[in-house]
Amino acid sequence: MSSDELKRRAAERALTFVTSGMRLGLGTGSTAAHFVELLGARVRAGHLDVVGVPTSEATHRLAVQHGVPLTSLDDTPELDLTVDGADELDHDLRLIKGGGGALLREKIVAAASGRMVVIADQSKLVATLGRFPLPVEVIPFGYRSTALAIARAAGKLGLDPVLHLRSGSSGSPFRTDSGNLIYDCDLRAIPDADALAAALTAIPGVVEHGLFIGLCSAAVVAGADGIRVLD
Ligand SMILES: O=C(CO)[C@H](O)[C@H](O)COP(=O)(O)O
Repeated sequence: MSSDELKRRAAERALTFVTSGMRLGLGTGSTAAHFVELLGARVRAGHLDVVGVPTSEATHRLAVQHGVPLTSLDDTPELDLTVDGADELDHDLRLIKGGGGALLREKIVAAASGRMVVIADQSKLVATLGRFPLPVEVIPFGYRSTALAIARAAGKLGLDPVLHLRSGSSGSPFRTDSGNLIYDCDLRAIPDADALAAALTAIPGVVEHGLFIGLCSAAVVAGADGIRVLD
C-alpha cells in the first residue's frame, strides 16, 4: 500500500474524533489535506456541522474548495480539536513539524485546541526524533546571525542550518505565510528534545521551532498491518 493511501486511512480514522458542533483546527500538508477533503464530504452530506480554522493559506484554499465552513482564531479563540500531520512523532507523542513551512500557525492553532490528534503513516513513527531535519522559523532581520545562534543551541560542531528554498524555484528562499524564513537543521538525532526546544526558544530571532512537545494528545498511525491509535 502506498504511503499516500496510508495517510488517507489515518485521516479517515481521525474523523471518528469529530462530532457536530466542534470547532476544529485544520492542519497543513498532504495527510491533513486528506482529512480536509474527507471532512468536507461529511459536511456537504449534512452528516457533520463544524467550523474550522486553517493553519495555512493552502489549507484555507483547500477547505473552501471542499466546503468546510471556516472561522478564524480572532473570532473563535478556543478550539475543541486540531487534526494535523507530522514529519516525525515518537512514542511519547513528541513531534517534529513544519516540513510544509506552516509550523508557526500550526503551533498556535494546536495550542488553542483542547486536543491535538496527529495523523500519519507508519514511516513517521520513530524511536528518537531528529532523522527529519528540524525546521526553525526565523525573522528575516539578522537571519545569518540567528543561524549561528541556532547552531550553537544545537550544540553540534559543524551543524550548518540550511535555508529552506522554494520548491522548483531558482534558489530563492521560502517565505512562510507570515513572511519569515525557515532553517532546516539536520541533527540526525535529538536525544533531549526539551532542552533543545528551550534553547531555540531563547534565541531572539527565532519565531518558533518545529518541536511540538506536550501538545499532541493522540496519534492515528496507519501501517500496512492496520491502524494504531497512540494516546
Ligand atoms: O508540519 C507540516 C506542515 O508544516 C506537515 O504536517 C508535515 O510536513 C507532514 O506533511 P505530510 O502530511 O505532507 O507528510
